[in-house]
Amino acid sequence: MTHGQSSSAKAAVIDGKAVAAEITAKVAVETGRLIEAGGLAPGLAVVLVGDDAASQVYVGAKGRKASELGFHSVQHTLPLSTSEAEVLAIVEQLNRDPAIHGILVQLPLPRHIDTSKVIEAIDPAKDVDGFHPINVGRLAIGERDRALVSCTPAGCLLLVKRVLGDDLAGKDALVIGRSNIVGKPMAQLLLQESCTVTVAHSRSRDLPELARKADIIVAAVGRPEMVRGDWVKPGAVIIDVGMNRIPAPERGEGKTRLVGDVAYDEAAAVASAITPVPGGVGPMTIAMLMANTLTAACRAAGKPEPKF
Ligand SMILES: NC(=O)C1=CN([C@@H]2O[C@H](COP(=O)(O)OP(=O)(O)OC[C@H]3O[C@@H](n4cnc5c(N)ncnc54)[C@H](OP(=O)(O)O)[C@@H]3O)[C@@H](O)[C@H]2O)C=CC1
Ligand SMILES: Nc1nc(=O)c2c([nH]1)NC[C@@H]1CN(c3ccc(C(=O)N[C@@H](CCC(=O)O)C(=O)O)cc3)C=[N+]21
Repeated sequence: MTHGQSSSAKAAVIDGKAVAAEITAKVAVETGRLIEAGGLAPGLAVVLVGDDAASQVYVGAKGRKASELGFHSVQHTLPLSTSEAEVLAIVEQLNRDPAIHGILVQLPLPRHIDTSKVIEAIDPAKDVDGFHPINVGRLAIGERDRALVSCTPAGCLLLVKRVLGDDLAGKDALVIGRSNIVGKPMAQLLLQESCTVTVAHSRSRDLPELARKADIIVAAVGRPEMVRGDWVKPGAVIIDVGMNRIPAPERGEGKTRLVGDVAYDEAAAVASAITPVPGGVGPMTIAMLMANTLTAACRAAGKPEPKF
């Protein structure tokens, strides 16, 4: 048994790290194909404002993965004091740079910078986060093929399909959380797959009861172990997006550990399949970022794009 779950766990563990490795292997092959066909190596620019330690770790991981895949990879690390105008100027410079196909501005931005303004300054064709209103809109009107889709929900959908197959029509899906980066695009993707989608949030009534009806639960809340075992319908598929660092005194003074939004052991005793934290959704987010960057590079070169 992996990840040290209790022996009562019946659910299959959805190995996001392994699926992410398959995706990135495919990205590497298709990158070679694009270059052979005369296209440029996919170029990814990551912009980080401020010195948040967690953000630095993620940004570093993204840059390493991009280089590993033979992408052109650049990083702009700017001090916390950077003005909105300076960030916008960098975005505009990257928009014009033909070697750059993907621009990711790490969120959250410092409070003195208007996040919407920065996102809307990114060329939608280079918006590999899928946060620009044009991409959000294309997803919402069912033109996923012309959009770039938010990485975390796109990765969650692939994990669900690994378990349930490609046809999700008629499944009852519950998305807990309605953020623009996870909850809402997740709901749109599942709706596009003909699921019956419920979106819950902090004002929802009787969340446990909503959860008990769901064949698929995607938890994207940011509350450690909120989803309990007795909220889960037997056989449900659970995708845990949450990343919460909590105190772990059992590991020693001042130590912490990472947990999701789902009480893993309890839920795994009831569900048919569940993602662990870490090793579930997180690695898929980075893999889908690489896939989106390749997609953007293929479109820029006028070459066919691989399906993920
Ligand atoms: N693994 C990965 O790749 C990623 C992981 N994450 C993680 O996923 C989690 C969610 O991220 P994100 O969407 O950005 O978070 P946000 O804080 O933007 O959104 C949280 C959502 O949860 C809802 N919520 C809060 N409390 C409750 C409650 N008690 N019951 C029901 N709903 C509730 C909020 O409702 P309301 O709208 O009413 O306030 C909100 O819609 C975080 O732990 C984050 O770290 C995020 C991105 C990527
Ligand atoms: N513009 C923008 N785009 C993002 O996609 C974006 C962002 N801003 N801001 C922050 C969130 C968070 N996020 C994660 C990516 C990878 C892991 C990941 O790889 N996690 C590992 C382990 C992490 C650990 O051990 O600390 C795992 O779950 O196994 C987690 C979280 C992307 N985000």
